[in-house]
Amino acid sequence: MSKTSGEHSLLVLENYIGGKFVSCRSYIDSYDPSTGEVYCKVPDSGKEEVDAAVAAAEEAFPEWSARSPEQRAKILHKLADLIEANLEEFAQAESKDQGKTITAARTVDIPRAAYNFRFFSTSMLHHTTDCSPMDHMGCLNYTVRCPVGVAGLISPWNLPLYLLTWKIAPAIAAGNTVVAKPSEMTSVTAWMLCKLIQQAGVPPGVVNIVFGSGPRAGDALVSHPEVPLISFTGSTATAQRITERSAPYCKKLSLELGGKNPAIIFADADLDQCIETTVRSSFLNQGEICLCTSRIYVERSIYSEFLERFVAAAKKWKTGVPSDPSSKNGALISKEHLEKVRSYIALAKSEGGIIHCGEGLDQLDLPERNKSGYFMPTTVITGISDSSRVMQEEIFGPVTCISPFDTEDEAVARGNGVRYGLSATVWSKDVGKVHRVAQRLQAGLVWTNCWLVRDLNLPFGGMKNSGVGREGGKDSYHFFTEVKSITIKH
Ligand SMILES: NC(=O)c1ccc[n+]([C@@H]2O[C@H](COP(=O)([O-])OP(=O)(O)OC[C@H]3O[C@@H](n4cnc5c(N)ncnc54)[C@H](O)[C@@H]3O)[C@@H](O)[C@H]2O)c1
Ligand SMILES: N/C(=C\C=C\C=O)C(=O)O
Repeated sequence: MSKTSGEHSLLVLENYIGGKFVSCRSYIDSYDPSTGEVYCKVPDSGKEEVDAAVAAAEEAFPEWSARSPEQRAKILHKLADLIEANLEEFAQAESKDQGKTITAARTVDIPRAAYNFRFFSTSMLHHTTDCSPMDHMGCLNYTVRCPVGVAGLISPWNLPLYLLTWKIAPAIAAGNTVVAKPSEMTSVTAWMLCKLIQQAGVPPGVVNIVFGSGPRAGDALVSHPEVPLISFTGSTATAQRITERSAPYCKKLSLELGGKNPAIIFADADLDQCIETTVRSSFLNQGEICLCTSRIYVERSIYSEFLERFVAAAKKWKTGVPSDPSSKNGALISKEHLEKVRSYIALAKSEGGIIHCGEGLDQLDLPERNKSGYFMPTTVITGISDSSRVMQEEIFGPVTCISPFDTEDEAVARGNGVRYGLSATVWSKDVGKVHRVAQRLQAGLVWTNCWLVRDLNLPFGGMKNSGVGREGGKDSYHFFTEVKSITIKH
């Protein structure tokens, strides 16, 4: 396995197929978002590589699926241990590859990757199936659940190892074998994981990782006839394409997509806690989390106080070099993405919006070598109509909009007034109001008086354009298995 290309001393990744590292004919440049420099070469895999990976996964399936859940769990716990033992190396790599802060990588991304393996291997031991006796017919009916076969897994760039392992762990714990394709922009920790997969004793072919672009490697995977199931996390536009391409094969799909998540803040909220958490929910990971708050509706009687305190706190949310432990935000993923995010600020200004903080790189005190990095300060906008594209479309950057409301009905209607329905937060000390509003919001996840508290037992997924299907706990078990009804006449 080559680690660096001698010529340019770049990191060169290889596919992991059938338990072996395999080089590719061509490669894609991958950038360090904090400097804008190419530092890594990612295989530009296509149909040939995907076909080889699917063949390896098919070959490994009979033996892996025949093992007991306990036997599989033992190996996955070992893998979790290995990730934890190498946490710092993984965190450094994730931060460099993605642009996120080292603190986020150390405290969120990599611990969660380890936990995904621990949680799903354990939870698979506890699921039961249904039994329905029909004594009057002399029959006993029951269900069994079987792994589906080769699972195709496609993940995005914002939480690279966190979301890749959120798919690999339940898929293989349930007895499937997998072909996974991480984002071509953030492939390094997936490649590092392959080494640990070998060390943990995961048999060859159970996990295959093929690197490459969406239109080549991703498309070859979703349109492969021998891959009956696709778990995808990414944008709504890509999900629509995947749905079309997989339709001829009637594949089982789970689609976790974008969001335009509202926070609804009532006058009786604990403002100290609310402002601290809502700044975090708006800006964590540069706002590049599908669950980030991007529309904040505040009850009019506290609007001015909220705005003033929120803007002051947002200005303190430091954007800086990812390796600096005092940085709260690092760099955005790419130049194109930075330009896209900035275009929404320009649009807001052209529509008469007020930009309270966030304009201009001049506000950031960056070292010379980071001046070409994709940094953007935290941005707060007011005075924008709900019908504006700024309030309707997912920006996926450190940008949030604030607007006042007068009544509970109005807040719910405006919260629901977008095509997305992933998550929402509600802030109030009135328990009745919190329940009422949470139940009326069109979102797959509602947090009240908190944000991003994750219980992996619960269903995770979105309504409307935010997705199809649910994963997590029992839902992951159901998604990664097929149910069969059996009738015994006695
Ligand atoms: N709901 C969630 O859980 C969740 C989590 C994280 C990110 N997201 C969403 O993901 C988006 C950001 O991620 P992104 O830009 O990487 O998304 P994306 O849709 O561009 O890419 C996601 C993955 O799909 C692959 N892909 C692209 N085109 C493909 C094709 N034609 N066929 C098969 N695969 C293809 C990419 O290579 C990548 O691996 C945002 O919209 C964000 O909200 C959602
Ligand atoms: N799938 C999860 C988070 C997705 C975040 C998107 O950016 C999770 O926490 O399980």
